[in-house]
Amino acid sequence: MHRITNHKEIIDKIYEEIITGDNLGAPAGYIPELAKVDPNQFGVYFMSTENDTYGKGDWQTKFSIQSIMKVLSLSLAYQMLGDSIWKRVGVEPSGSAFNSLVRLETDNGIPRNPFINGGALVICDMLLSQLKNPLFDFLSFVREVSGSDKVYYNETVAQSEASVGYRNIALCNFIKSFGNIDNDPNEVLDFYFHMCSIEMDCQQLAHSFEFLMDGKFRTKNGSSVLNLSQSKRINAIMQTCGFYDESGEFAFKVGLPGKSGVGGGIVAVHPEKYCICVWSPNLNENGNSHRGMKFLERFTTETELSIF
Ligand SMILES: NC(=O)CC[C@H](N)C(=O)O
Repeated sequence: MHRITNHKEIIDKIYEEIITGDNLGAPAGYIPELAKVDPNQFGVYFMSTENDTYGKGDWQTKFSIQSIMKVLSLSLAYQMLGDSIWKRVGVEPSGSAFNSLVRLETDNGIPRNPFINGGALVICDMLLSQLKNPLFDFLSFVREVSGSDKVYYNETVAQSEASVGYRNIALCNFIKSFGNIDNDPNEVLDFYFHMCSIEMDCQQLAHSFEFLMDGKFRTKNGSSVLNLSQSKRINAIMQTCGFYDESGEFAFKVGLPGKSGVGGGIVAVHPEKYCICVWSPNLNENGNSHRGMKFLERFTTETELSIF
């Protein structure tokens, strides 16, 4: 197996190039709390199945993981409910923005995939019906997979998003009108906004994707999170839908399954090899981190390690 031995040099080199270059885009402006984040922060954390780890820049600064949580919520729903979840959410790229409503009407309220907001709201609804104490139980799951107890919701960010959450409110109610939301939409939305508000640093976030990188991963209590076929499927959905309308571009330029969030974080996984988290708050027009995308493109080019 091709092992990266010079990852530190490669990360140092690309990091310097990118931090001294342009910083185009802007932090997510539609969530007031996120618009306040210093856009010059830039962190990277790398970990491999060989236990090589390396952090660079602001890798220990916590940020809002936003949509990256959708991978974790999907994984928990998949663990609890198995393949029945695919009756209520599809696995096709949507070809539209993450918060788009357009296809839902013709698709009868079945969101195209679990990573667009509509699909993530349906997954939240499933979890709300399954978990005894949804907020507490979901956070426990995130702590378990990340191996860190120091993971929290950010109440201010959750309230900030709720105060301007018109689109998500519309999406949730629209899906409910088709019968694909069981619970009270207000409860589903409150859960969703809290999940998006979770804060982690690059290291915690990379570790929380370890179960998708390493088939032998076990939590502290010795259990696996998903079986191999299930992890493979989550990676497949990340590959095709992880970057919304830029998923094709990400596959083309970076060539890894991954997931972005409007907090500026991106996690990418090379199954059985490595996992990398990058964070830089300025977003491009598709809502993906400008510097993060650039960094990963250069990283898979220099290391010659993409899945293709
Ligand atoms: N792409 C994202 O990270 C979007 C998450 C954000 N909380 C929203 O629902 O709009």
